[in-house]
Amino acid sequence: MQELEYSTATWNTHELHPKTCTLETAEWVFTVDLLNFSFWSDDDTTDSGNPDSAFCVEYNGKQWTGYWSLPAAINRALDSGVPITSYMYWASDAFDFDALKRLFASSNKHEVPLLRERFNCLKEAGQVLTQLGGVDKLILAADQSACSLVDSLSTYMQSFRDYFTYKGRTVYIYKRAQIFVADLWACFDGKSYGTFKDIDQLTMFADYRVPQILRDLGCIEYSPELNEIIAKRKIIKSGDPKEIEIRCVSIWAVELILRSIKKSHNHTHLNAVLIDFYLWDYAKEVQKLKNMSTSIPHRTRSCFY
Ligand SMILES: Nc1nc2c(c(CN[C@H]3C=C[C@H](O)[C@@H]3O)cn2[C@@H]2O[C@H](COP(=O)(O)O)[C@@H](O)[C@H]2O)c(=O)[nH]1
Repeated sequence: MQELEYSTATWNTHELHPKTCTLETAEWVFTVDLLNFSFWSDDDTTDSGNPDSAFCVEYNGKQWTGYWSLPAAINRALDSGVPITSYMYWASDAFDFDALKRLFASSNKHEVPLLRERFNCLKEAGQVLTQLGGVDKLILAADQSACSLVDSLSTYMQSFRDYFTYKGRTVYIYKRAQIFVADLWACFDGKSYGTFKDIDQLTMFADYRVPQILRDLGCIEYSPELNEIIAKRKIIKSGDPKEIEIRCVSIWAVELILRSIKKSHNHTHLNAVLIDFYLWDYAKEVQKLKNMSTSIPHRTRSCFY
């Protein structure tokens, strides 16, 4: 496996990520992270991510699955002249459910999961951003504070309200709100729309891929009961205490990894965001390797929810 290292400069090197740093780029990042959830397929029983077992978008002569199907679908729409990153388009009558279905046209029989939820996210954001005046106004109003921007997103848009009640307490996870701020920071390399004085306050983004690799690496472990639930591929519903525990334990594990690295190395620029990006890319490398090799044991379990 190639040596993986991560810095903000790495973000733009991904083939599907924007290479310019303009307002349109910030709108692109917002659109991606508004829809950046749930790409796994129940048919993909070995979690291969292969184009024949999950929703897949063909773009630039390649088949993209998982998260990458999203930037591929957005870039494909933009190339064909559909203004899919424009909040004014989302708010217009021209943008209806069929328009989104066309945007997420699959190259196989698997449909993109939760299409109606994605449509609702875009419609809500279209209305809110029409009132606010656009993504740039939302970013600039945060006055270079990552935490303020996360707060604004969840205040203005229900789709970013990623918090739950756990044993009588409200647990704020804010995965997509934080990943939007982090993607802006990385994409703009800490400048322009990506300038955040408190970026180190962000946590890792509690999705379903990083907890999986943390478990694979032995950083977290599950109870025998939870192991059995996952081994049997039973669905853990959003908000279930088991899901909250997995997500929060993953957040804490990355914090402990960060503290440990900072104690043993003089990493001044390191934060939970960079560790998260590294772990996520590493998890996708491992997934790719497992697909290419029969000798590597399938230690990676199915996604947990
Ligand atoms: N914690 C965390 N979660 C992340 C990402 C990313 C993509 N980030 C890219 C941008 C810069 C980085 O270098 C990465 O290359 C997607 N996801 C989440 O994963 C899930 C999709 O997984 P799969 O079905 O296997 O593709 C889905 O919930 C999605 O929201 C991340 O970075 N961190």
